[in-house]
Amino acid sequence: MPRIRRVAIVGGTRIPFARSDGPYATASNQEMLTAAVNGLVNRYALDVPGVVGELVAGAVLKHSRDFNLARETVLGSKLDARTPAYDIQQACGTGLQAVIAAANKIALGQTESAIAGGADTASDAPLGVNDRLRRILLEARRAKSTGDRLKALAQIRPSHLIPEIPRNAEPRTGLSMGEHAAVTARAWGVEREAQDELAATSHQRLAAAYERGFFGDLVVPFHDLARDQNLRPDSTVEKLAALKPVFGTDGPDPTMTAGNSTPLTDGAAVVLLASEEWAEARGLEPLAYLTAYETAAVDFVRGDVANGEDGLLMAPAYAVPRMLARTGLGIEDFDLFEIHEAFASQVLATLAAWEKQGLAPVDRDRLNVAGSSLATGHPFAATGARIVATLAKLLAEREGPARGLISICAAGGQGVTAILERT
Ligand SMILES: CC(=O)SCCNC(=O)CCNC(=O)[C@H](O)C(C)(C)COP(=O)(O)OP(=O)(O)OC[C@H]1O[C@@H](n2cnc3c(N)ncnc32)[C@H](O)[C@@H]1OP(=O)(O)O
Repeated sequence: MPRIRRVAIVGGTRIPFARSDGPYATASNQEMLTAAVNGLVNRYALDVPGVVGELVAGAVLKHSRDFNLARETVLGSKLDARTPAYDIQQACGTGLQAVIAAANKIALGQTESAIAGGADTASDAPLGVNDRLRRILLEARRAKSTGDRLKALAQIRPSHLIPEIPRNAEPRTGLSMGEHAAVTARAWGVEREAQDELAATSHQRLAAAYERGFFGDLVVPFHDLARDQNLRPDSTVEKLAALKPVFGTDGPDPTMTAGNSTPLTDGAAVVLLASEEWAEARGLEPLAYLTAYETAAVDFVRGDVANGEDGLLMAPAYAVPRMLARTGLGIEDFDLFEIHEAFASQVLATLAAWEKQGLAPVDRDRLNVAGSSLATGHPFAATGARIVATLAKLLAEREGPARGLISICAAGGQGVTAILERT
């Protein structure tokens, strides 16, 4: 068996995230991912044949033309065209799962370096063709004569022309992510004030991080944007308290608003991972090391959803305790925490679930200290790479050894978590 090697996070880049149907409305996943990859290539001089082992990336909302988005991105980027690439998809966990897949190969000595991440655009979402129309068109394409082709096409009815628009909803329940989160919020008794406070803090901390130049080397401008468009430095609890509820409005006292939920977002983010030897040979000091990861899933269709245990976005409540048990670590062993903010209520329910399982409370001063998805926005597949790059740099800024925990919930009832360390 090969010796397991330490996997270094060398750096990350992303384009500023934009609200959907805004400045990136005409940009494709491929263009955005290419811009993020080129940001890394420029920064670390990666336009040298053989220097990058492979690109692992994904998108949740993907056109059929992007059947291998990662490989097409390589071919359109400054990377050597001989760089292999493949796609990966685990909903909002995609970016982190791409990092994990790349890390596994480096750890096993199967490659020396890799780029991992993702892109998503709700502006350029793929529209599906009605199933009946698709079958008729395929039948017409297979027809051997013009007569047969016309006969096939004659079956088309006006109702077949209605496109299938992707919904931000779970196929098995028909509920949107927000509606699912509202059920969980109610089950855990998560209050509106606490959600608005978390959202305001996210905006204030992201603004402060931009202000002190933290994102200077992490964010590369794209389409005239230099920072996340969703960021509202003036977000206060008072302003957020004035917004009307948008999810869970069919029950009493709904608490979730546009301000304490992530907006639909376009963007891309990538991370450069490598063996220690690779980094050292190039004089690059790793920001941090990826030392553990875990995934979990909940049965949000038949499980204990009403009591909150198996809520759609609650899988990290299982993944994190498992990861801690496996590594022999406790919450108190971490300097920083990064919990993806799909919704403020889901962060608060996750924290409550960890405590219910006997984990120590997370110190809020160590949580999402440079802001998170409520402020940056959340282009589904890009979020994991954004978080890895942010946490790695935050750890690198600290004096001495430091450890950080990442927790990401994903559609489909899944959770992807990881530990980064600086020694
Ligand atoms: C695993 C996962 O990650 S699951 C998560 C996946 N992501 C999602 O499901 C996305 C969920 N989000 C959504 O569907 C939409 O963004 C919604 C429904 C929440 C809101 O959509 P919209 O109504 O279009 O939001 P919009 O941006 O217009 O905001 C509504 C109002 O709130 C205001 N607002 C929003 N955020 C803030 C803020 N931080 N501070 C102050 N006001 C705010 C807006 O200015 C707007 O005010 P106006 O009506 O006076 O213009």
